Amino acid sequence: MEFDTIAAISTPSGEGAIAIVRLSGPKAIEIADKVFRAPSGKVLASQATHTIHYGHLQDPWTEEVVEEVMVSFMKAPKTFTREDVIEINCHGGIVSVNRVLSLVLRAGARLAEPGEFTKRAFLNGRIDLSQAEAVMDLIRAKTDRAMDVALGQMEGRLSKLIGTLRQALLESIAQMEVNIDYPEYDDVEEMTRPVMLEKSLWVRSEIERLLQTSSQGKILREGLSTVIIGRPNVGKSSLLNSLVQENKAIVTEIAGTTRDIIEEYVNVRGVPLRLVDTAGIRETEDIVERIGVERSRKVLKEADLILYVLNYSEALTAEDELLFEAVKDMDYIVVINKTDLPQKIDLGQVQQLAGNKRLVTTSLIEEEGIDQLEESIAELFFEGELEAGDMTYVSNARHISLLHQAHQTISDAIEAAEMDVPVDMIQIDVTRTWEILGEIIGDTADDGLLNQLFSQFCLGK
Ligand SMILES: Nc1nc2c(c(=O)[nH]1)N(C=O)[C@@H](CNc1ccc(C(=O)N[C@@H](CCC(=O)O)C(=O)O)cc1)CN2
Ligand SMILES: Nc1nc2c(ncn2[C@@H]2O[C@H](COP(=O)(O)OP(=O)(O)OP(=O)(O)O)[C@@H](O)[C@H]2O)c(=O)[nH]1
Ligand SMILES: [Mg+2]
Repeated sequence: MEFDTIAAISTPSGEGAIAIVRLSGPKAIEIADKVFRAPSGKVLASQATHTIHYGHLQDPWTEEVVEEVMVSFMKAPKTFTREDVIEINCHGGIVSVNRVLSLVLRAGARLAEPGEFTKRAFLNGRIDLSQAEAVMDLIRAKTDRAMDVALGQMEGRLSKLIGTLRQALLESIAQMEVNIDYPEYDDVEEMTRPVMLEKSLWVRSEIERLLQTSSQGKILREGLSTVIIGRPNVGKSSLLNSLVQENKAIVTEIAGTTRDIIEEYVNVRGVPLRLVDTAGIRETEDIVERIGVERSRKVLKEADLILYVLNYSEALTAEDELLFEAVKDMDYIVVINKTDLPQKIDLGQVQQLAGNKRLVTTSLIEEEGIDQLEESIAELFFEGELEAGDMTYVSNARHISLLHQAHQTISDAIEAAEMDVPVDMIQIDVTRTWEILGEIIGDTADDGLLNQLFSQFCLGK
């Protein structure tokens, strides 16, 4: 496909050592040669591809020297976009990089839209849609694991699996086609159903396996919503501060210190947590605190993990028991804090209320027990599959929704086959499944979807 030539700043805005202005398109080299002067006097068009050149940028109209640069020169098709690509490495000042961009725009390039370079890599067939989406996940990854998942997807792991599933569906569609075209052969009909059923059952089980990884995938990308709860003054804010290793939340001896929720991202042994400190949940007259308590109840409902803090040096109260009741169906870890003080809590009673949940004792003041808590969090979420490096993770809301749809249509096909519905009816569901899976990799994606997806990208990517 032939497009116009686009340009954008591909490095973050702000001061840095070096910044890059990238150009892609049929006129990239011509535009670069309009403004670039090498000491040798050679034009880029005469150079070997994939080489880098020192020189200056000169405004061709005023002949003023604009910048001192290194220019990378990459001829299509072995480039990021599969088009001719020029990368101008300039000094990383805000003025400098904007001057370079404005110069190439005046020389004939168009300002790229967000994600347009990656969109071209997709439209020119270098990557498929799920790989393009992985490029964005990679940039946004907040942990090593999230980055590994994105990298795997970028290398086409998910695409390959989807491709295999679609191939199986295609084979059974072909078989049904023969059946529809030659209805007079009964033996074809006899063969069609078992073949179709076997393949469909396999496709469905693979879709189920992918969907199972999706909740883990979401956690990897967004962080596990982890809510710290407990009565006032037990040490909730102190716990947040210990886990983020910074004094983010205010800690005082006054009960009711935290009035509203406080959010922090932390990485606990590879588990990304979106840690939420709450106002202690309790009945209160104070209007500000009451709003805080209401919000606490709300975040509690949406939590993936709860850290329930108790005071080692106080007996359990009716409020504590109510909290145990409120979280009984959720994943939680009991943190018994202030072990440096004399014991007043009945540990047997806690054990009974907590059932099979994990218990950890800490003294946040003495910095004790935090290791064990981190260990428990990691164990809870990396038990089993998450450790396996070669799993195909699905972490994208769009993919998850399409997989659910595909699961539905293939189940319809299986049910129909088992009920002796005519083959041409079954074929409709199988074909629909094939199409839905195609949307994941962008094989059957429309313009509106593409524009919406790529517009979420960073400018210059
Ligand atoms: N300077 C710079 N650094 C960068 C990028 C870039 O565009 N520019 N990238 C931007 O994200 C990433 C690297 N990703 C890239 C992915 C593919 C190709 C590419 O040219 N692929 C061709 C040829 C491969 C080959 O030489 O064998 C291809 O797949 O056909 C280039 C960069 C990270 N670092
Ligand atoms: N002795 C002792 N004191 C602690 C420990 N952890 C926290 N504290 C103290 O307990 C008090 C309350 O701590 P916070 O972290 O503010 O408690 P909180 O649960 O956030 O309290 P609210 O926001 O008021 O609900 C502070 O004075 C802390 O220094 C501990 O392990 N041992
Ligand atoms: Mg607090």
